[in-house]
Amino acid sequence: MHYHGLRRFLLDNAIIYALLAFLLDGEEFLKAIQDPKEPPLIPHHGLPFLGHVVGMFWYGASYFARVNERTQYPIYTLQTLNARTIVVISPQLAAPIQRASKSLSFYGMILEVTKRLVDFDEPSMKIIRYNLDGELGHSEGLMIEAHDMVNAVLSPGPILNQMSSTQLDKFSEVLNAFASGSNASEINLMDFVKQTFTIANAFTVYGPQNPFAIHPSLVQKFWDYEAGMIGVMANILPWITARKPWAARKAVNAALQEFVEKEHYKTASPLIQKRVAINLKHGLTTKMAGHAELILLFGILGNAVPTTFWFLVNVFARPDLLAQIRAETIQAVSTSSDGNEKVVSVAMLKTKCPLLVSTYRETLRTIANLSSVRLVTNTHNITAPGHPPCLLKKGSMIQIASGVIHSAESIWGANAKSFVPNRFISTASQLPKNVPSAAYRAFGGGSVICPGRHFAQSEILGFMTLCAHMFEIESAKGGVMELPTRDDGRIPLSVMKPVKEPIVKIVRRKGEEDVVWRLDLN
Ligand code: HEM
Repeated sequence: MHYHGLRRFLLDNAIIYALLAFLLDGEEFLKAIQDPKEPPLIPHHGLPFLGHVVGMFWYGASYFARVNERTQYPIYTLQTLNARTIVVISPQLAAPIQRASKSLSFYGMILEVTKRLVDFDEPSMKIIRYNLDGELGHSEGLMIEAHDMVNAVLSPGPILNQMSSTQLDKFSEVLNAFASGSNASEINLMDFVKQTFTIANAFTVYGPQNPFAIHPSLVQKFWDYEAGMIGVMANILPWITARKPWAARKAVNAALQEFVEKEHYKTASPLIQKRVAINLKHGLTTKMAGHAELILLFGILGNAVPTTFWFLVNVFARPDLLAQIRAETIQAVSTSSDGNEKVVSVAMLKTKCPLLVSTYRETLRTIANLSSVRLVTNTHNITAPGHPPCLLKKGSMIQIASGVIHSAESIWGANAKSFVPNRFISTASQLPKNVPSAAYRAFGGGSVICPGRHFAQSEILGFMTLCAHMFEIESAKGGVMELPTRDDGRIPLSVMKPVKEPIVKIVRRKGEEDVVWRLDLN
């Protein structure tokens, strides 16, 4: 071989070798040069840099537990392409992480997803990114103002009470009209919950001129988008690769734009009147202020609907539990003197029906696997009792692995993987003894803890109780319905979904055929 040719050959192969060596052992190398205070890196030996990404897609919600099976670290790092994901398994460490909202930003992590989810344009993103976490040292900016307003409106108080009352009335109206007399309805149970909740929530939150009331076909379209939103967000020619959800989002967004432009929001709840006003004040166009409502619709419906579905199946698939819940909640029911009207006190459900409340919380424990995400915007040290100080470097992404925490025997005991309806009975904190509060993660935690949790609890307890007293819900073939299997293969974007949505038969309970049932907040 000619000298220059030989040199070239050796050089090329050396580069390929170095590259291969780095790729094959690259994660080991990164591990070796880590600061010992950083969460330990768990290298992927088979497919460095890519393996953990593939694993997350392949195994969905269960991947964080699988990768940590051998090591059992309370906090660890995964190298994903050129980014670092820090996975938090210990609730003791989750607590200070969710408190440090200035350096560990929720919004920093979800903004790109939000942009793709609702189709925001770049000028809107610029407005939204301004002083996102108060980094400019003052509290001006769209996100800070909107966050504070939503938290104030949805905290216990007169506005929340008004919204909850409207919602409960609407549920009563819809359920009294459903399966009346001795008629049985055969229906997909998830669709039943979707229909009822979408109609009732849209009316309660967005008012009588809400887009779903004006264009009823949008109820199905909203859920078509929800089912296929990952394909739309991937944004690879979505009008071809994810046609149905893409067209569905277009229709919902157009109606939300119309809702803002025709000023229908002026007849909506204070939550929406204030929200649209803030968005417009900070410079969003009417079109983009419409799109902004799509994200709130996901907040309102995306978790509450599948949670209610699981609550119903967890109770109706267990005849003993159903009987206990009927017996317990009957205390909250008052009957008119002629026996034609029965009213459920939702306040009494919360205070006098511990099994009902506990079953709701246990349902959430078993299905709320959505990780709490944060972006490290400033290198940050965290300390927690029983753990050495831990260094979180700027640019890392954090995932507090709710699914792993919710099923850990070290936290919940030997029956952690079983459904135990009365697990949350007894203590004032509504947590079993010795379980730290950051271990119950259904509503996230810290400054972005779900502001809708009080509203959600009233509506879901009320809906469940009405169903328990008004209906028998059986399998379509007759008899006790089967418990659906949880779809662990999907990456959760909300609470978990079932592998298959059951078809059920819903019929009025004997003796209740002609009774009008109502829900009262007090
Ligand atoms: C069972 C039902 C629900 C569940 C399980 C749930 C769960 C969650 C979770 C996990 C978060 C993220 C918090 C974090 O990462 O720390 C969140 C945020 C949020 N949720 Fe809920 N949610 C539910 C119902 C609702 C309802 C009914 C509403 C509105 C009425 C709502 C409005 C919101 C909003 C606005 C945020 C964003 C908070 C912020 O930006 O500070 N949620 N929710």
